[in-house]
Amino acid sequence: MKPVSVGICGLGTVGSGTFNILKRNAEKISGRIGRDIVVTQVGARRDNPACDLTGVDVTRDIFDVAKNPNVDVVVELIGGYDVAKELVLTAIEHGKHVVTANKALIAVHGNEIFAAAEKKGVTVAYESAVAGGIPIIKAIREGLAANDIDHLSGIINGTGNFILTEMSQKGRDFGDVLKEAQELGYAEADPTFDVEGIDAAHKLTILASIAFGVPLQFEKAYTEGISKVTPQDVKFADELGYRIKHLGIAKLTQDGVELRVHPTLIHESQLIAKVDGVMNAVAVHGDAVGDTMYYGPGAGSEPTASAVIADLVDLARTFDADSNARPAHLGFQPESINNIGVLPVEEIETSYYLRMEVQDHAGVMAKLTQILSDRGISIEAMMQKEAKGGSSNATVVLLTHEVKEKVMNEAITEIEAFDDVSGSVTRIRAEHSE
Ligand SMILES: NC(=O)c1ccc[n+]([C@@H]2O[C@H](COP(=O)([O-])OP(=O)(O)OC[C@H]3O[C@@H](n4cnc5c(N)ncnc54)[C@H](O)[C@@H]3O)[C@@H](O)[C@H]2O)c1
Ligand SMILES: N[C@@H](CCO)C(=O)O
Ligand code: NA
Repeated sequence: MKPVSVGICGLGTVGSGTFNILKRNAEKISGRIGRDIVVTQVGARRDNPACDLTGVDVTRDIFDVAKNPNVDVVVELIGGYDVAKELVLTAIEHGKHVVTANKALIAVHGNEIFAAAEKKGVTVAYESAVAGGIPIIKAIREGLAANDIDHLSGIINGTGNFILTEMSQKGRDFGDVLKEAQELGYAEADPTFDVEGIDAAHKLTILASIAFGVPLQFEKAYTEGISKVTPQDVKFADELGYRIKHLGIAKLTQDGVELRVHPTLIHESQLIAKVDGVMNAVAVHGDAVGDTMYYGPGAGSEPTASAVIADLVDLARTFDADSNARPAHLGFQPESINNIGVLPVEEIETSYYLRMEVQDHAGVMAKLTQILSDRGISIEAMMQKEAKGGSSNATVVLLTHEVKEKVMNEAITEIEAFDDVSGSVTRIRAEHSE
């Protein structure tokens, strides 16, 4: 069979990994498909010393690749929104399939890009965009196709999990660990995307769409980063038997879709609490299958390239078939996607960890518990730490049962107005069941 001809745009961390694995494992890959996958052209601003480009047509203009009549599939690995969007739409216009690792592009412009691809009868594949090397798109879209999926949650940013793990296990400094994640090729070009949860929200948006059959609605996702998680909270959570993880949570409720990324306390007995370093994990619940969990490296050159090539293999296998032979872009046929809205964060229901500084005298605790019980908020655990050196201050840590966020907001406002509480209340959401 005729080889499938690939053009790679961007030869950085993921691009170089893709190029090198395609070369190294060429025989294994064609043995699986029954045809070769050949890199015909590379579009890169500069050569990458990690890649031997002998015999490959190299261009400095990535749009040459998108228009090259000898290229069947364009692999977009430049990142970013604008140029990447133009590149992908140009490739589609020229009748080419596209493989991309760009979750920002898919989460923000996916509805438009998929519509253009469907009109042209080509496919835009994006397995590498979510949870790196874990085949999570394939698992949900194909492996769980029988199910009514109602919730999923996961650690879906490798950089953030690497930072939290190194901070909590080795007491390392935030900035120092972030620098290492950048050197290892885990971080986004702008690492605030990792640290502030934007990257995880991009991925969660995509997962919620393919799991629930709803449109991509990134702009409505609630996003909170890890930069304000303090070593003190990590330690107190640990004493209560919890780990703090940066979790993406999506739920399909009767009132709408929950779509939120924030630091979350997870009981140490839960599997997801044990996912450390650059590893990612996604838990998905389906009505037929029950609870499932997918684990693997969430970032890095070859783990991500592994997923890029999985998409190339899928395309090569169905290359001569009608586009209906491939799964629908968002897992459901466009006419079966339900326009269900995203719930404001005030409407979500969850448990909370609260930490506050109080005057250590009689009646303070009674008042705090009264403020909570007035709103039907019950307390699961409570801890009081006396300040050292004879100060009259103490730190109080509370873990509550589930309550609506807007009710908790009112309780916190009242607690902060109470004279015996100094400063603001630190609040971290907690999950009991995930
Ligand atoms: N690094 C990871 O672990 C990882 C994992 C999953 C997804 N991704 C995604 O993969 C994509 C690439 O990430 P990366 O880590 O390889 O980034 P990178 O910065 O290492 O590589 C991007 C490359 O593209 C090149 N480039 C950018 N604009 C260009 C242009 N207009 N013309 C020619 N070359 C251009 C850059 O020079 C660079 O070499 C991003 O969308 C990222 O979000 C990365
Ligand atoms: N910067 C991303 C890359 C993988 O998508 C992460 O750290 O998870
Ligand atoms: Na993946």
